[in-house]
Amino acid sequence: MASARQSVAEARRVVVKVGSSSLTTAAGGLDADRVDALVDVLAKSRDGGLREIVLVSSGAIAAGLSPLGLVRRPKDLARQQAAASVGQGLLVARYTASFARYGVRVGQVLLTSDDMARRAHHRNASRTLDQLLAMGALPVVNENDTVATDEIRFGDNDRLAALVAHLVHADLLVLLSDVDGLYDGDPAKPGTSRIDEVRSPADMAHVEIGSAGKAGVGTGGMVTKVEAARIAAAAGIPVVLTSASHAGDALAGRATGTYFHRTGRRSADRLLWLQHASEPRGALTLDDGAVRAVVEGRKSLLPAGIAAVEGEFAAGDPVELRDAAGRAVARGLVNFDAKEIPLLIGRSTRDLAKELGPAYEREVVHRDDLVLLPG
Ligand SMILES: Nc1ncnc2c1ncn2[C@@H]1O[C@H](COP(=O)(O)OP(=O)(O)O)[C@@H](O)[C@H]1O
Ligand SMILES: N[C@@H](CCC(=O)OP(=O)(O)O)C(=O)O
Repeated sequence: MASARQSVAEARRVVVKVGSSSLTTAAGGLDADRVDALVDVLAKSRDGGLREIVLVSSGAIAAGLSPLGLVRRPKDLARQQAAASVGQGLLVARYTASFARYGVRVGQVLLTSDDMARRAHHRNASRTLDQLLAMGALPVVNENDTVATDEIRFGDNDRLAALVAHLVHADLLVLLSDVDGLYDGDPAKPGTSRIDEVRSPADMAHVEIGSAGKAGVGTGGMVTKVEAARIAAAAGIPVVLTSASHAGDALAGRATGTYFHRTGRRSADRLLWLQHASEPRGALTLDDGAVRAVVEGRKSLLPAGIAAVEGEFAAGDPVELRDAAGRAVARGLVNFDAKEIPLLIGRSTRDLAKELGPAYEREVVHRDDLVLLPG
């Protein structure tokens, strides 16, 4: 344990995620004192810039509720987005003022799940974050709630934080909530205890996860935090899960909260999103030869190998690739709209190019945009 926590203390680039429940008052609205308390800890932890911090902060919707006369978090997307629009401005204004006490500039970065997948967006997001850090600024990231649709929404910031940690090559992910770690059962119930360390998913086999917190402003509850920890750990990034009030201890490497050991190594950048955080928008069924080419040969999927298509998707969306038995074998970003695929099914790219033009001489899913699913 000592060496794991030692590596926490020494982590140079850290992504810290804070949930709505840690930033709001019981009556609703932003709690300036709690924001300041968090900022105090983060500013000190930067150690004069020796440590780089990216903050993934929820709270936009919660912060927008009372200014819009809403007494609780709305269920419909449109009012959530309106609240996020009002609240995000207030949230970033609050962080800007609070970090200014330490002479630290903040930069707002709003991301959608699409930005994690599309090559150019991914590259730009990564470059902007790197540049902000290089210039000594502290990026404050949130989901771009106002443009995200129900289908492509992360909805919770836990998984977004795991993907951002991967994007910026973080040494550590710290997830802050209103509970001081992962418990073996819903901490609201008596007799449950905190788990100090998780070395592999097997260590969580006995864990019971209850509903989201009492504050009622968070979204994901523990389920999404555990999922985020699993994604980051599998991508080679250790995770500490604790409460905002223990953030200082956690960042200093003291034994608090739950420590998730890394379980895997860093993998190809964008594809982490495809595997863990995307909802496929449709499915392509492959013939046996295409399954072999994609799975064993690591080849691109060509039109000739497609047997069937379902779902409504646009070029660039994530789709599932299935074998003839309906088993999902891979996920990929598709290069055609769903309505174009029936024209292509079973045809060679050469024929298609001759008949429909050179734009059709391309893979349906390029191998660089493909991730295989565990069999
Ligand atoms: N096994 C568990 N261990 C820890 N917390 C749990 C567990 N099961 C349910 N929870 C609840 O999850 C809540 C945290 O989720 P949430 O309210 O979404 O937080 P945030 O806004 O910080 O993202 C805790 O307040 C806790 O009540
Ligand atoms: N983007 C949303 C985050 C949603 C949310 O509440 O997340 P969380 O509190 O982390 O469970 C917001 O800023 O309100």
